[in-house]
Amino acid sequence: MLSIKNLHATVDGTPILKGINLEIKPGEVHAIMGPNGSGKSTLSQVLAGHEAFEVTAGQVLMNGEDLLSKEIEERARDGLFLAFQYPVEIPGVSNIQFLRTAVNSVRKHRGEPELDAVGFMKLAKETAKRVDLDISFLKRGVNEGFSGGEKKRNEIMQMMLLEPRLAILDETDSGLDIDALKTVSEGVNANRSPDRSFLVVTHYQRLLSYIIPDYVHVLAGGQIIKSGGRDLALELEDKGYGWLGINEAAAS
Ligand SMILES: Nc1ncnc2c1ncn2[C@@H]1O[C@H](COP(=O)(O)OP(=O)(O)OP(=O)(O)O)[C@@H](O)[C@H]1O
Repeated sequence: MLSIKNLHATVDGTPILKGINLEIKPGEVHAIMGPNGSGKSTLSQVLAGHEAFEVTAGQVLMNGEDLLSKEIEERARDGLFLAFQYPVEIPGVSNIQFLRTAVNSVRKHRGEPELDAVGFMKLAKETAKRVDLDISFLKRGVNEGFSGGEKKRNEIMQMMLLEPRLAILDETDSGLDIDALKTVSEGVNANRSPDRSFLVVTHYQRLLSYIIPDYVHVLAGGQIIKSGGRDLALELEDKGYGWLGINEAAAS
């Protein structure tokens, strides 16, 4: 599904990613943990194609194709989805309009029939219900005035509608209350399938007790310095990052 080899990336000339290697097979859920500023969001953004980051070395294949040579839109159409750490507001564009355009663009690319306004509204209402989001949010501007938790639920609703091949969730648990955390996790779990993979960036083991990962990786200083099973997340919760030779101050 995703193969990252020796990925290096800079922002404004400063190296952030310093040789990332990661293989994600279809159906797998990988969690990335690590201290603040270690490069987790940068990795998510580089995969999604954010132009602020320059890839200086390495290769990323998604479904066997060179991901890095593709435009952002192409990556999304090919099934890459990024749920942002800080979802952006798009005032003036209604959520439903935005979602329908995005979903139909993906459907068209896959050779599937586009959904008309009525059909899409029905689907969107059902999906909103699954993430406990009132249907009034469909009519509002994208994320406009949404609370932190509502934005995250909205991101998961988008993901469910877009049916990606690879979903990257960048700190989707931050700002969620306990009920929202469960709802969002259930949404993710309901979307797990043998041909869909997830890369879940989180600071907290708590999320990973709901979304059980196949692998957990520690990203520090722009490199994956340790990988393990879900027990690694428990160990990190217990011991912090110091035992891995990472400066505790940087991990706070
Ligand atoms: N646009 C940017 N301009 C300058 N520096 C940046 C930019 N984006 C990221 N960085 C720097 O890159 C480093 C890695 O940031 P990144 O957001 O990837 O870390 P993170 O591991 O996701 O951190 P956190 O856990 O705090 O969210 C940080 O030192 C950050 O300041």
